[in-house]
Amino acid sequence: MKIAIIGTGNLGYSIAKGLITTNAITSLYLTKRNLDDIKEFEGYKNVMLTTDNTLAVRESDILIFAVQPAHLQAVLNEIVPFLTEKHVLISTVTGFVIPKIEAIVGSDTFVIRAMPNTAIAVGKSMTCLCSNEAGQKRIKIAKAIFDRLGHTLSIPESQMQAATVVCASGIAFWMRLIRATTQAAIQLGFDAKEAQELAMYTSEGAANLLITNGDHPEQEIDRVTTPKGCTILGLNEMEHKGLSSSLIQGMVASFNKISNIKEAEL
Ligand SMILES: NC(=O)C1=CN([C@@H]2O[C@H](COP(=O)(O)OP(=O)(O)OC[C@H]3O[C@@H](n4cnc5c(N)ncnc54)[C@H](O)[C@@H]3O)[C@@H](O)[C@H]2O)C=CC1
Ligand SMILES: O=C(O)[C@@H]1CCC=N1
Repeated sequence: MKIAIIGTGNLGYSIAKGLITTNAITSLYLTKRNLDDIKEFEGYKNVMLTTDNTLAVRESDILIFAVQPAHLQAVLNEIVPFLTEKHVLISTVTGFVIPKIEAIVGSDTFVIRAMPNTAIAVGKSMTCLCSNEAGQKRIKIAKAIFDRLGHTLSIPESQMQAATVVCASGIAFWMRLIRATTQAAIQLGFDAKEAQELAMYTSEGAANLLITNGDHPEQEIDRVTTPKGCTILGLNEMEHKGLSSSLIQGMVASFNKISNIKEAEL
């Protein structure tokens, strides 16, 4: 696949890493205004670094846009004269809705929105996908790309903002939970490195139990909570302090922020 990432910042870098390490590319153009930060990709076979978005578009079939919301309109205006019927546009940009993209590139263009997360760098992204009507014909291609780099779910565009909070921001939320667990482990006597090891692999195990067994989390909790034991005591104490409630409220606050993004900010 001939892929271009337009805007190789935090997310674009992660996508590039995932694509390169899984050998998912025939060629990969990476664009950025200043190429210094992505110099590490220089020298990889079939990977090209450029500040010229139009060159990347001309030389690629799949265009992944990963610029900040305020920059997408200008970038689309810049590349639209170079679009042909071979191109599939995949936007990862938060809040920039399909009708707005179509208004620039036309409704006949294949437009897909993808909401991955930075775990795409290690092939473990949860990526939600939706498309315009034309894009339905190419959604399989997008799914194939992101399935190689983790797990995908097709959703209606109306759920894209919620998916952004749960999956994309979700990486930050889970990192904070893992960090808090690490801090507790240090307080309980482990050195910092061991504490993080315990936190990382325990959270990986918990997620894998649900993925493999398909159970509800409470079923797995029931298997751990010995009556009158230490687990239920700790769990109930966390809930008295508002663990579930603060997570839910934080995620709703993030969602409200995205929902309130004004046109001017896009
Ligand atoms: N960071 C994340 O975990 C996620 C981000 N997103 C979305 O992805 C987009 C990018 O986010 P980040 O990577 O965090 O932002 P970022 O600011 O790190 O990356 C954006 C990149 O675009 C480049 N850029 C700006 N104008 C350009 C132009 N005209 N031509 C080429 N490159 C240009 C910048 O130099 C920068 O490197 C945003 O729209 C964000 O909402 C979506 C899911 C997850
Ligand atoms: O924080 C943000 O606004 C972007 C969208 C999801 C992850 N980063």
